[in-house]
Amino acid sequence: MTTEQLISEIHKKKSFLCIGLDVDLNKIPSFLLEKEDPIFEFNKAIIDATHHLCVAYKPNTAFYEAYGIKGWKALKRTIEYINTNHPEIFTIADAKRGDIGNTSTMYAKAFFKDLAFDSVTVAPYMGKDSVEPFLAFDNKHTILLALTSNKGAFDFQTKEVQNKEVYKQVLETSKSWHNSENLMYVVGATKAEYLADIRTIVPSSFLLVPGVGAQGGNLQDVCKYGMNDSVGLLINSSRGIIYASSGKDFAEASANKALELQQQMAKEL
Ligand SMILES: O=C(O)c1cc(=O)[nH]c(=O)n1[C@@H]1O[C@H](COP(=O)(O)O)[C@@H](O)[C@H]1O
Repeated sequence: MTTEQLISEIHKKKSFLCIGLDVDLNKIPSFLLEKEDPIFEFNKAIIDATHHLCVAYKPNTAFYEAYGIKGWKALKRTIEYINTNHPEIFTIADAKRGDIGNTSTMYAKAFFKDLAFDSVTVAPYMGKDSVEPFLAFDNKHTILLALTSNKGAFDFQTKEVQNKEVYKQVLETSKSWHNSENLMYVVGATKAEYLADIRTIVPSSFLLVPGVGAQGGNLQDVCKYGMNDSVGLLINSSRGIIYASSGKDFAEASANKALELQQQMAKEL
């Protein structure tokens, strides 16, 4: 999907909501566990109930890998379901990969070709040659971790090296990489006060902003400091939406939570 298509979808739906499909079998309604593929059934119900309210879905691969082959199959069925029924929705494989070049190429093939995601999250730590293999794919997006939502972000990302914070060096340096127009960046919603500075370095890039909901980030602050002329934001909530209820009404409850966020977003547009 192109960035222009994503922006057009945001305006059509008045939403820049990304729903995180982080399926934990200990948290989904127990009656689903009797089904042959409970992970997929859960996702399908959530997607059917929320697709008109969001512009992106982000399965975090850890929640699938944890269940071995069954989990990976459920991930494949989920992405196929989205791509077949809602091809206008932007998909993010939250896998946080990155390795030496030839290995990164294989990761990129796994997520862009085999699974046909629109984007993948990538860690910048191994540098240019570990990220450029992902950037080589047309109309696919690499979402580089810049300033993450967790406390550990202060261990390295905000430390100064040669008088500049590491996350700023990631933003600045990555702009010079080949095909850098295919880059987006992760900035945690819990770090909204950093967004004004971040926008001076990457004024036009899309930012994936997780941390609203369960982690306590504030949507209005993120918009105030992070929104640009073409919106430039995808705000993610996972647990806050998909686990709104553990009863038979779980999908409807998730749609209500998604609607609350979508209505707040419509006001910001
Ligand atoms: O890359 C991410 O999506 C990510 C980066 C980050 O800094 N913080 C963060 O929470 N995430 C992911 O975003 C999702 C947040 O989930 P909730 O806290 O349940 O909304 C999880 O899948 C996290 O792995």
